[in-house]
Amino acid sequence: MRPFKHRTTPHNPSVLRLLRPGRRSAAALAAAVAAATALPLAAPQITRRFVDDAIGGAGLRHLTLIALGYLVLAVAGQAARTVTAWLAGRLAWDGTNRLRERLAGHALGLDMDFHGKHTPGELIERVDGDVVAIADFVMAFLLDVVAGALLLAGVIVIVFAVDWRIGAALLAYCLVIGYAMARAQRLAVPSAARARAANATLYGALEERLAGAEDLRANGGGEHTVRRFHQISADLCRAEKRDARIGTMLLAGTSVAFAAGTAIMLGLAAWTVEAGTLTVGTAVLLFQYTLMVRAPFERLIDQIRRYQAALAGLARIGALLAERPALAAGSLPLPATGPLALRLDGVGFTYPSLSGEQVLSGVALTLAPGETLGLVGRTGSGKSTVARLVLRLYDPVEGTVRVGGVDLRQADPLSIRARVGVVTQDVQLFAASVRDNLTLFRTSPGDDRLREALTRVGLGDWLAGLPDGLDTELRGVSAGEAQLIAFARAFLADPGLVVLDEASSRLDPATERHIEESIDRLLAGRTGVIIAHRLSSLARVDKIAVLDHGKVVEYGRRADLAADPDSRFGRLLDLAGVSR
Ligand SMILES: Nc1ncnc2c1ncn2[C@@H]1O[C@H](COP(=O)(O)OP(=O)(O)OP(=O)(O)O)[C@@H](O)[C@H]1O
Repeated sequence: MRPFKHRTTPHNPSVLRLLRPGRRSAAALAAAVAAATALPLAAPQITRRFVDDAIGGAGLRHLTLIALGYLVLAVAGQAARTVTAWLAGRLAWDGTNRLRERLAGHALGLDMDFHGKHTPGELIERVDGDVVAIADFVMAFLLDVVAGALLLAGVIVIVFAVDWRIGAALLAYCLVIGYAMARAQRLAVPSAARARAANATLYGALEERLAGAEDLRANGGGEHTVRRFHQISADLCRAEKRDARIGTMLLAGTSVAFAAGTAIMLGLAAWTVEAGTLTVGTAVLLFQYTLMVRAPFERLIDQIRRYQAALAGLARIGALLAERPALAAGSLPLPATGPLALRLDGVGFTYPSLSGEQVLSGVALTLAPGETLGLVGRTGSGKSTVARLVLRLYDPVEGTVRVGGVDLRQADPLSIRARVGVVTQDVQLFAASVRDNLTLFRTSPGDDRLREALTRVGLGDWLAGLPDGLDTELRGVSAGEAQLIAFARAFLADPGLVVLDEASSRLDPATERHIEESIDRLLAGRTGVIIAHRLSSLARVDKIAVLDHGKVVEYGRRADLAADPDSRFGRLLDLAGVSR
């Protein structure tokens, strides 16, 4: 699987636009941040007053009042911080939810070429992991970076006002620390990016292995899979350890730097008290302000790593949003009602990942509205590929595919989805109600229509036996029932052309009969393409195309080919013991 290319700059404007808050929320947050900054700044003024008044011999009542004032200020400061955290959290999640929805919608709109290159797990990590990293950062940015920077500026201004020399020393000290931190950030940036990339790989691998757990187990691939998984986990562990080591080193470095800074400030304050220029209370005040500088700096250091993760996430999300479907959308609608004609002219195709190796070449097929075609051929001959082109999951590299007379390249994609239906053998069912599984989460056309569709595919009794009818959560469905549910979906969609990838596995005779009947009903009055795995089911089709290595090697009316003793189709029927 290929990692996402960083095609866009991290500050992709469309990503940031999605995160932008409303005006009122932004104003409320600004007020909360201002209060959360100003209130702690006032606290050392109260301690200075307390110390100076105590040394000056003030009464107990006076000192108690000052202490109470301090308490009120501390509580108000904490309340302001809590409100800021709440507002920042809400704002961050509103924005990131918008981003998540947009990403999920965008990813679903991308075509098969893209989904072939990226595992679902990788996309989950993008739509969830990266978005959470951004939410974390936005919240932390507002709380720690903005509030921290304001607090720092406030401390420096106040210390300047108390004594410009100490203010200048504090400013110089902050600049040195700031510069050192900016340098340290460069160290932390790539390690955090590597850790996130390793995480995405792990998610991708996990999702893929879990999805294929049954096959892996049945084929004894479990041990090998676990070994591979162990390697991927080890890569992640190494990347995370390195990232954590750098984080710890940075934190240790700042601790030492701050201890030195506090010592310098204490020395300066002691010297000014000695010299008689400042009171003891003011020295305490300076000491407290110096201590206050430490917290925002430490939080800033911590944020560098989150900032890094968010920046990497933003870059990857930007790259995902910049992915465009390779298939350009046309605007011509397919005929809105009735069966649709199908015509393939000189169709050649290669999968983008196959670097030019032809999978189909010179395929020409014609179906009048209402006719059905059986596609036969050995495994790998290109039957499913023809189906994918008819569904416009890919465009041919040569020739044209026309449905209802419209070249699919010029057709409106919504109209293709509405008018061309598919029933595959790999039926996707969701852990949701029967209703949602039939409508695929769209607005229901009404319970009566859903019941009718289920009855038409022979699932009427099955539905009657469900405890909550259409509201029952779908669980433990057999392969045959899953196939029939897929047919019911196709009935509801009412397409003019149906592509049917017949189930290759054997089903019990009763289910098979239901399926045969459903196919007959579904194809009545519709054009159909059947990828047949059992020749017996080709009795119903009008035409047959035999594919071999991507070429149509035999094509004609079923009756003519069956009657021809030398036809490949005739020989296939004989081999399978099916009467001609
Ligand atoms: N997504 C893909 N990417 C690259 N190559 C593919 C892809 N899907 C199929 N192929 C290749 O294209 C060729 C035709 O495959 P296709 O699935 O169309 O055959 P098929 O006749 O439907 O086979 P089966 O009966 O086994 O389903 C094969 O060589 C296959 O390996």
